[in-house]
Formats: sequence, C-alpha cells, structure tokens
Amino acid sequence: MRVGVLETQREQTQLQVVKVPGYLIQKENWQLMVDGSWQQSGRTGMAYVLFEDGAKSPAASFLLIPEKQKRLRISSVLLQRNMYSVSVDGGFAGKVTIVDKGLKKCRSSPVCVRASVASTPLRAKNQQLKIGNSEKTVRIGVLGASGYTGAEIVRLLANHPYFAITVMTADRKAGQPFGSVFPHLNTQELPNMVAIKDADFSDVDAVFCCLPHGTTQEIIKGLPEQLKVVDLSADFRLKNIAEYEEWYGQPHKAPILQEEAVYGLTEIYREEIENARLVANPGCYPTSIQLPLMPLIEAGLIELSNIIIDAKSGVSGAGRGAKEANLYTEIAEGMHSYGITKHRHVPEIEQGLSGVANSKVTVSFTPHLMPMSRGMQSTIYVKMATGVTTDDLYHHLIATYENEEFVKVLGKGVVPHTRHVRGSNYCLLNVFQDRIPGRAIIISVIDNLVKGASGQALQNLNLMMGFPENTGLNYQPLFP
Ligand SMILES: NC(=O)C1=CN([C@@H]2O[C@H](COP(=O)(O)OP(=O)(O)OC[C@H]3O[C@@H](n4cnc5c(N)ncnc54)[C@H](OP(=O)(O)O)[C@@H]3O)[C@@H](O)[C@H]2O)C=CC1
Ligand SMILES: CC(=O)N[C@@H](CCC(=O)OP(=O)(O)O)C(=O)O
Repeated sequence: MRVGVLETQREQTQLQVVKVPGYLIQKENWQLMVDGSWQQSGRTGMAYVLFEDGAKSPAASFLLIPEKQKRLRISSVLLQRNMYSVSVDGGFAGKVTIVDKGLKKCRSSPVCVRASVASTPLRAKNQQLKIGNSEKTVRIGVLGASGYTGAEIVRLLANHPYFAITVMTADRKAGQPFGSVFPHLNTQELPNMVAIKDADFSDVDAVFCCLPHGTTQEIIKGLPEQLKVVDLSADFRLKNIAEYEEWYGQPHKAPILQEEAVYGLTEIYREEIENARLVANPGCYPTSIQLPLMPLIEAGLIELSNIIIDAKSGVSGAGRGAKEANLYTEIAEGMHSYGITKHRHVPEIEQGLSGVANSKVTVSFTPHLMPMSRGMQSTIYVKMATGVTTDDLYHHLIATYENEEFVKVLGKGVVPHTRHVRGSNYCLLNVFQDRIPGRAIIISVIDNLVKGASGQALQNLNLMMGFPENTGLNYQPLFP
C-alpha cells in the first residue's frame, strides 16, 4: 500500500506532507521506492531519514543507475519514531514512493509521513567528490594491515558492499601474504602487503591508518592530499600540541594536519565527521568513557568533580608487537593496574569532557590489564547534581541514544558484560544506584578492537564517504 508519493524536479528541495490518520508505519515492512533518473549515473545515492528535531541519519545507499524502479529497505532502527521525512540525493529527478507492505491500523495517534527530495547540484557534486572519479567502489588502503586493528579492518570490510582493499602495508611482515600472517582471513582475495615506501596510492581513495602513534604523523603528511584518512592512532586526537608533547614525550610533526583533524567519536561528532578529510579515531578507553559521560555532563546531571574511572582492557589493546609485559606468564591468571595517574588517555578523556562542560573537567582514571584477548569495561563512579536521581541519568542516556544503532542502554538492572559485545561494534551501557546517597555507578563495555578501534573507524569512513554508517558493521556479538 502506498502511503506517500512525491513528484520532483532536479534542484528542487521540497517537502510534501501526506497524512495517514490512524495508521502506524510498520518499520519492518517499510520501503522507499525510487523511480526516476539521476544526474550522476554510476555513483551512489543516499536516502536519509530526517527527524523532527532536525537530526538527519543516513538510511540507505544505492547505486544510481537508470533503472525503472528500486526498492530500498531502510535500516529499521531509524524508524522508531512516528514522524519523520525522507530525502534522497545524488542529483535525482523522478518519483519517490513510500511503501508499507504491512500497513496496519494502530491504536496510537495519527501518523504523518513526509517525503522530500533534496537534490541540489552542490549535493550531487559533493557526492561525486566523496566517491571519487567515476568509481562506484571506494578503493581502500590499510596501513599497518599486519597488526591487530589492521586485521580487524580487513575482517569488517569482507562484508562491505562498497569498500575494496587495493593496498595493504606492513613493516616487519612486508612481503608476506596476508593469509599467512592471519590465516583466519585466508579466504579473501587481497593484495600483498608491502612496505609503506613501496605502496602505490594512485589506486586508493581512502586509508585506514593502523600504525603506532609517533610514526603516524609523518606518514600521513606524506600521503596524497586528496585521500580521506581515518587514523586509529593517538597522533591527531589532542587539539593542544603542547599537551600532546607533554603526554606522548615527543614533538608533534604535523601541527597543520592536527588543526584539520576531526575527533571521530561518531555518535557525538557525526556532522563534523561527515565533512572531514582526516579523522582522529578515539582511543578505546576514551570511547567507552566519553559515550556515557558526555551527554550526562552536557545536561548538567552530574558534578564535574570527583569522577572516578576504573577501566579494564583485554591484552589485544596493547597491539601485536612482542613485549615482555604482555607475555602469557605476565598476563594469565591475574590482573594488574598500569599507567596509574599518568596514562596517556587522561588528556584525551579530559579534553572531550571539558569540551561539553565548557570548563575544565579532571578525572581519576586507572586502567587494568585483564587475562582476556579482547574486551573493555569502564566502571565510572559519579556524583549526581543536586536533586538528580539515577533514574534521571538512566532516562537521559536512553533518550540520547534511542536512535543510535551501536550504543545501547540495557534494561534496568541488567549488567553489561564484555562478552556481550565481543566482535561487534556495540557499546552497552547501564546506570546503577550507589549505596552512598547522591552517587551513581555507570558501566560501559565495548570490544576494544571494534567500537574501540576498527569498527568505529569504519563507521567514520562510511560517513565521510556518504554511506550509511552501519554499512559492513552488522555483526552480532559472538557469545559465549
Ligand atoms: N589494539 C587496540 O585495541 C587499539 C589500538 N589503537 C591504536 O591503533 C594503532 C594500531 O594498533 P594495533 O593494530 O593494536 O598495533 P599492532 O602493533 O598490532 O600493529 C601495528 C602495525 O603497524 C606496523 N608498523 C609498526 N611500526 C611501523 C613503522 N615504523 N612503519 C610502518 N609500519 C609500522 C606493523 O607492521 P609489522 O607487524 O609488519 O611490523 C603493524 O602492521 C596504534 O596506534 C594503537 O595505539 C587504537 C585503539 C585500540
Ligand atoms: C591494553 C593496552 O595496552 N591498551 C592500550 C590502549 C589502546 C589504545 O586505545 O591505544 P591508542 O590510544 O594508542 O589508540 C594502552 O593502554 O596504551
């Protein structure tokens, strides 16, 4: 059954409201049908869902070919509200139809469906720039493919319909076939790993830079300027160069690029990331900590002082390079703290929290190494603002993340475990009442290699290239 139709012309940005009283769109049956032609045939078009508050989320991407009709399934998580609109861009002229195969009468209030087409020439041009010259596939370089986060990028891209790896680099393992370094990914057809100096970037549109911090700045500086870059290292995360030099003990070698870099905490800085060329992917601890704390601080629900973070990481967080401290005998059958009072993620966490607070926030942060290969938990102790309850914190986090695919607040009292996010891009959160009146305990878990590194990096590159940010990331966690 048809519930909304819009005829449009190129360059038109027009909303048409179609009211369907007494009906609720069943999200699992909801489809967009586009029927028309595109100015930029052979490129990728985007459908967005626009929410009442002005927020805009990519919903589906599709190849712009002059086909008669195309049905697009919209990511269902975006359709949990009753009112939204849809925009399609990429230089489209034709007809958009919203189709609901399972339209059912519902008991709730009347629903409005708005259909729109936004297809200005500028949008179409941006889309063209984003995708690269006449290619429908984005050509990807993975720098540091022989490391843990590099391999995780390769694993995730195996399911990506638009990204294809054309260049892979390694240092000590340069020259070795990727499948012999990581036999679990042996079935993929991949280029050989080469040293960065031998890599040919003429066949690359975007790179994931999975190199140790300190080596990264000069390497990114040497890349062709048109490449989009997501840097997984810490080299571009701190806005203040002096602070970088203080915490990382070395001079910054690319301060101009530092100014350009956008901090890639996807759910918080989505719009800046969409328009960025260079994204500094957050550290794993800062991801697990800022996702719950930033909205609570911004809303004034917790005090800025007395934030205590007890965090724990799996050993893959330290990378694949051999280090005495990471030997089996040093890690197994026990746990220990490290970096006490001086871990380099402290300034990154404080930078993010201070930014939303508009004043300096300091935290007590102690990381621990756990005898597990992947996973991360941050247990965060906070003092609530006067009159605020743990229910207020809980409901605020629910409201903040209700339309997010990868950040989930669990049901009341349900404890997030690291094993609930293993191999997936989820961050699971919950809030608990402390025994001490006025205080609350927040628990946040991620997989350090996915949401804490390569998964979030892919989320970011999807946005930078104009694709739905969940593309290639629909992995359910491995459990048990
Ligand atoms: N592991 C994690 O959970 C997270 C890591 N990060 C960050 O991501 C980056 C990569 O981490 P991870 O994959 O764990 O690290 P690994 O140590 O596992 O891998 C490092 C990669 O970089 C290559 N490499 C090392 N030195 C050089 C060099 N001088 N020039 C060129 N290539 C080099 C290595 O090649 P080869 O092996 O052939 O020598 C390898 O491919 C780091 O900056 C890390 O801090 C961020 C968030 C989480
Ligand atoms: C277990 C372990 O050693 N973890 C790493 C953090 C991993 C990470 O996020 O590192 P970057 O900031 O370099 O990206 C550490 O504590 O240094």
